[in-house]
Amino acid sequence: MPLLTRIKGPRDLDRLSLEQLDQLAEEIRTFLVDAVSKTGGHLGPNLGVVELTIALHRVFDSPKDKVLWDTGHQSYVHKLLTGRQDFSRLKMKGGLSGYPSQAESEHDVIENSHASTVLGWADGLAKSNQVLKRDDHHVVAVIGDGALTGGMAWEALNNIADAKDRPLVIVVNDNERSYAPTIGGLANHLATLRTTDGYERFLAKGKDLLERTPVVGRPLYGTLHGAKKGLKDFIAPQGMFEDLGLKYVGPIDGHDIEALESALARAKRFGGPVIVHCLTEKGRGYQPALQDEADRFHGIGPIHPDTGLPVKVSGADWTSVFGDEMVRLGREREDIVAITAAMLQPVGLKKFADAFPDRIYDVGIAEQHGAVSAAGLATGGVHPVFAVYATFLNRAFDQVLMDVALHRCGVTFVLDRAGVTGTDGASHNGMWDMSILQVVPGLRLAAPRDADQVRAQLREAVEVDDAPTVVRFSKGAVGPAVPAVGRVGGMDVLREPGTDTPDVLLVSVGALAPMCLEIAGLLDQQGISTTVVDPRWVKPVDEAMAPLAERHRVVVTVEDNSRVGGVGSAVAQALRDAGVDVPLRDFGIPPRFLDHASRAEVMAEIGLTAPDIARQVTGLVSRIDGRFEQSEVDSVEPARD
Ligand SMILES: Cc1ncc(C[n+]2csc(CCOP(=O)(O)OP(=O)(O)O)c2C)c(N)n1
Ligand SMILES: CC(=O)[C@@H](O)[C@H](O)COP(=O)(O)O
Ligand SMILES: [Mg+2]
Repeated sequence: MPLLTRIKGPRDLDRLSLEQLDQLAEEIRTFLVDAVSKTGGHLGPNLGVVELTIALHRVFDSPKDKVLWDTGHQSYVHKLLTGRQDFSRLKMKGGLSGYPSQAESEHDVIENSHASTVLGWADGLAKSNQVLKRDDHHVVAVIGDGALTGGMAWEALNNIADAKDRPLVIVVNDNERSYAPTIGGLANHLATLRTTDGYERFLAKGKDLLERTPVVGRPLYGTLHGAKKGLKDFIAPQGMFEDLGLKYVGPIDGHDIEALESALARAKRFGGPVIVHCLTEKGRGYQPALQDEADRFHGIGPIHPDTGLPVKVSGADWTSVFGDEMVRLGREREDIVAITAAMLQPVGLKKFADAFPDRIYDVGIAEQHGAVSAAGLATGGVHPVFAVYATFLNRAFDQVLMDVALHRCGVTFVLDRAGVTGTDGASHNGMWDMSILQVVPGLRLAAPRDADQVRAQLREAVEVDDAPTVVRFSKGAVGPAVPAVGRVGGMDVLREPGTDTPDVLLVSVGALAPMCLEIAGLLDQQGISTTVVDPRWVKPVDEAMAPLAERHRVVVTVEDNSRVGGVGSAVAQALRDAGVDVPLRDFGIPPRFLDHASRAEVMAEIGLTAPDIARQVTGLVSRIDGRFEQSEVDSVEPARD
């Protein structure tokens, strides 16, 4: 990589000729395929923005100028050009984040990987430049055609378009896809713009021709130019952006560095809000990605670089268990429909969509709209199942509360990637749902512990037609079946204590059941008897919980969710309300943002492991009755891998 390795910062690009820039683009693509095939990551999106990123960093002067990315999954090239070329531990503990990271570089601003926020950031930064009179500072926001389907993008555009004198460059990275082809009226409009030759080019040719036409030429040009709006819409419908009052430049070939630089330089000089519409190709330059109809290698695990085939084939995962059961349910009940927010495949609804093409709705990256539309669907007499990553439901909280729950709508939300996900960093962990949803009146929340419970609890959820229901499960391979050995109220007993006077009631939430059984085994070694119970439905707290707790000396809850306001808090409140005064310790995720690392590394770091919890519970029991010296407490053996 003779050129790439010489790029230590954006200004090193300035001395390269156009030919060298094309060579650099080639080197970057080779680097991306080689590096990301080893680690996994967002290969497709980054292959599509190589030339765009080079041109951006040649025209703008980061970090003085702010280059912003929406979701940021396509910022690998940006990282390569801003001094970060060690991708050997991409998305791994201690390695580069898969998204921009302020801790990594002064060139990075937005770290959250939640879509459609970049224009809001840009609006604020542009305003700050105006307030502080930083006339030589520029803001350029890159937003994908998928992210542009999110409502927040339009809230921002409404504000941005209102300030004609506030410089702000918006680059629409239009590759016609989110994961799958981007949906909706906006996508259709972008397609119109894509297929229309640039109005400016047409006008330039027309003007030249008319000015050379004797007598009638000039007056005719004046008339036509005066009818600019009509002419424009006839020649090149700029439509919505221009109707909003935004200057539109494009469409530009997003792989032609010279054309990109020219358009970006014009936009930089414009002195107001301007949109540069760039046409790019997701997965460009790598056949296995280009041939991937599902999502052009949007996000991949390690692959064989020559074939693009996965290095290891993953077994049954939580997502496919859900997806298969949805198809069975769809056959049994014609009133069941499904909703996805631009993630049909990742949330497991592809099979349902193939089987019932008229009962699937892809709303774009628009979770808030998805939730409200679901309220409408339920009110209209069908039962919507909205499958979405747990972290992305955060932004639809108000809609769940005020549209779905307030109106007692039978909507089922299936939250995939609940709990610690790890490698996608802080904003992707599904660690808030069992806290924020606790306050929604009437909402019922289930946390299945294995595949059988996913199927059972999904079926129970879709039977509820007068309140929102939630079924949440983890990312990745589904764990082993965990059979119940008894039942108390609506709760499954997973392990009897082996005595009539048990010490600990261990409340096991969802996928942590195998770990909770391991904790009980470790406590056994300390002579501490434990009942392990799985509530199945964690909201509302089962009425049998308080009486069951009263028969124990300590209650312990373990959940893959924030400790603040989670299941542990809810159980504690239920015991207080029932006047059951048994000491309770709640284990969960601490209320802080978690740096990227594997799930296992994060769980170990936050102490959500069997030995850590067993040690603390042993200490708790010992303090209650002074049964153990502290040294014995410390002797709890760490779990064997
Ligand atoms: C609120 C939210 N919902 C869903 C996602 C998952 N997601 C990540 S990238 C992506 C597609 C983005 O498409 P686009 O903006 O066109 O970028 P491209 O990958 O095409 O470059 C989606 C749906 C997200 N990051 N944030
Ligand atoms: C950027 C984004 O939000 C998604 O692409 C996300 O990275 C996918 O995560 P999974 O790999 O868990 O599907
Ligand atoms: Mg796109």
